[in-house]
Amino acid sequence: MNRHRVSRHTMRRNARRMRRHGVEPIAMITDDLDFAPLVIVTIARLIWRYRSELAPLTVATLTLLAGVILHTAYPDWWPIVAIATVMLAGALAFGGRWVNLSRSIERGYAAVTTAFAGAWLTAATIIGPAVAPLPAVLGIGGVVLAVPWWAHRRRRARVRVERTLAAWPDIAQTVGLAGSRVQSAMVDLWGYRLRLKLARGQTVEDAIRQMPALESALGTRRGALRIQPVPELANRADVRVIEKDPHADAITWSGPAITSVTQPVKLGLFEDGSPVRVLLLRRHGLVGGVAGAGKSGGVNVILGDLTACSDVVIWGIDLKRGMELLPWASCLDRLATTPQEAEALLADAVAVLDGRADHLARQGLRVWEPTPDAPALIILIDEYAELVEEAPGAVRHADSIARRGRAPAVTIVAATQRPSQRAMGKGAVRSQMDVRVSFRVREQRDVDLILGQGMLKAGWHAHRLDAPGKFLVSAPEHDVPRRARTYLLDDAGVQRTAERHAPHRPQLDAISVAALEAHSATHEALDGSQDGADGALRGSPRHARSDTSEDAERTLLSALENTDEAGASIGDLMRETAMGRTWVYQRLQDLARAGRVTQVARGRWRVTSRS
Ligand SMILES: Nc1ncnc2c1ncn2[C@@H]1O[C@H](COP(=O)(O)OP(=O)(O)OP(=O)(O)O)[C@@H](O)[C@H]1O
Repeated sequence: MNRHRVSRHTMRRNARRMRRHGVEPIAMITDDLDFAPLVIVTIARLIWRYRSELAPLTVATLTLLAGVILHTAYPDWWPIVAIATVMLAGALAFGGRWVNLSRSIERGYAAVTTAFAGAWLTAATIIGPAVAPLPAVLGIGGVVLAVPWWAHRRRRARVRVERTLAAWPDIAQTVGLAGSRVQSAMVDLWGYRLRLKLARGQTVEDAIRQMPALESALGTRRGALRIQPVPELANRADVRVIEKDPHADAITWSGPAITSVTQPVKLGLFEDGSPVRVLLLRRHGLVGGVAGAGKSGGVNVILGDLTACSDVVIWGIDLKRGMELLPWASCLDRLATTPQEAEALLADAVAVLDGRADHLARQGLRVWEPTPDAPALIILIDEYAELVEEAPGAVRHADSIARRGRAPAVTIVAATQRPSQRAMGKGAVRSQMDVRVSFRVREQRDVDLILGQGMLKAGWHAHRLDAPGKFLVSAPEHDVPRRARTYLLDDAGVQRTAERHAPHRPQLDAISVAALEAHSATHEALDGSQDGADGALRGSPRHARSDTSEDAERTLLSALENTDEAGASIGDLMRETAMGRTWVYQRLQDLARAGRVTQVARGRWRVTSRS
């Protein structure tokens, strides 16, 4: 006997050890009575663990017990039981919101269950719970009512969350986040979320790196986890488990959400159902992603909103013979489908930009405020890479617009499959893009190409997007990676929308038209051997001044980034930014102090090389 005797302390220690290794200890039933408490404890623990699943049985047992007591001791109380039942069921049906029953189906279920239990109890009080058919009614009714309870998704999620919370120390240990704690947990419509307090020295990036391991430890499906930083605190992370993909079905576009370009366009919905709103006014945009990932769909949604605005003129460039933008032709003020047209269109856009910049300078204004009489100009370029390949001359104009177009509200929205340096041309276009929308990309490194340096590491996993139309958006108002899906605007929808919006499209304003006329007059007066690109260059020295010091600063940085090993001279930088020597010199000193630029030789500068 003594050979089998294990001290309670040892047993507890063994059980703890087994649990740490993921093994739930099973009670070994022997003739040793000392094990009896362990069996009881284990059963009690199982009952506690599965209390949610066992709730229908608990309720049925309590109802039966109440029936026995009422029938034996207070058989005259049945009217009270009946009235209380009606009142309680009514209160749950109509006021269930107050006890966290947010959906009508849940309130209905609570009311029906209460009515059933109350009616049974009333009958049991009168005739006795053991008298037929009451036992059978309780059994069958209980099982029928238990089914929706067991199947209820949010209840199951809540249970899973509770178990996750209990198991978190082990899970954290396993996935390399030992010492982290769950601060709060919440069940929502699509799954649940946890706020993690990371252990000293752990970062959100550590948690993001462990995502696949965490998915496995939590027992979720692959790709169900989202981890986001909490902006205010570096040692917190929001972990979201998506059990039911809110984007599983396409979300139909329900019509334009805006009437002015000063309002943010509505691209689609985030996973929590909130709309994705992005302001395009005085911002350039880049839309990227592999073929078939939903870029054109995204562009359609943008056009659906923009064409409803009477204070923006839209020009389009589509070198795929107009395949994407032709359906919108009636709403576009201009559409270029050949390289020559594209180059001329962009040269004209530069002329408009210059004309507006001049006007702003004369009036002492800082920015162009769009109105129906003085609309913003947005140029949509579908497949930017083709423009670079087929109309290299046009890229210089695009560059110029990207650098100087914000203040005069002449901006570019470019879509491309892979915005590599080659595809985006040598210039500054990509670095000037303030709004980045990334649909699925094939390779991880493409994430940084579309969304910006370091974004992949920061958790912007566009390569994990798993259906067309799903995207990540980076913009001044969107600085955390949240999955979203664009609305779906099908071909018929595009046609209907274009027809509806076409009659209300605005014209370019008088200032822009005058600038265009002056541009084409100069162009014609010059030798025909000079092309449109030269025309734009001719206009530039007079207007090249960056419209704000902020713009000039961006231009300065991108010029420093795009220079070769030999660096850019002060003269180059003055020409690029159209700012004075003192300004350039002072900015370089500031940037050098911040460690962002280096002097590579006397008077020659470039950005500090990145490792
Ligand atoms: N938001 C969405 N919801 C559901 N399905 C979508 C959505 N966006 C796109 N799709 C589907 O994906 C298909 C491809 O989309 P789309 O043509 O926009 O891709 P793309 O990236 O522009 O491809 P390409 O570069 O070849 O034109 C569409 O035919 C459509 O059926």
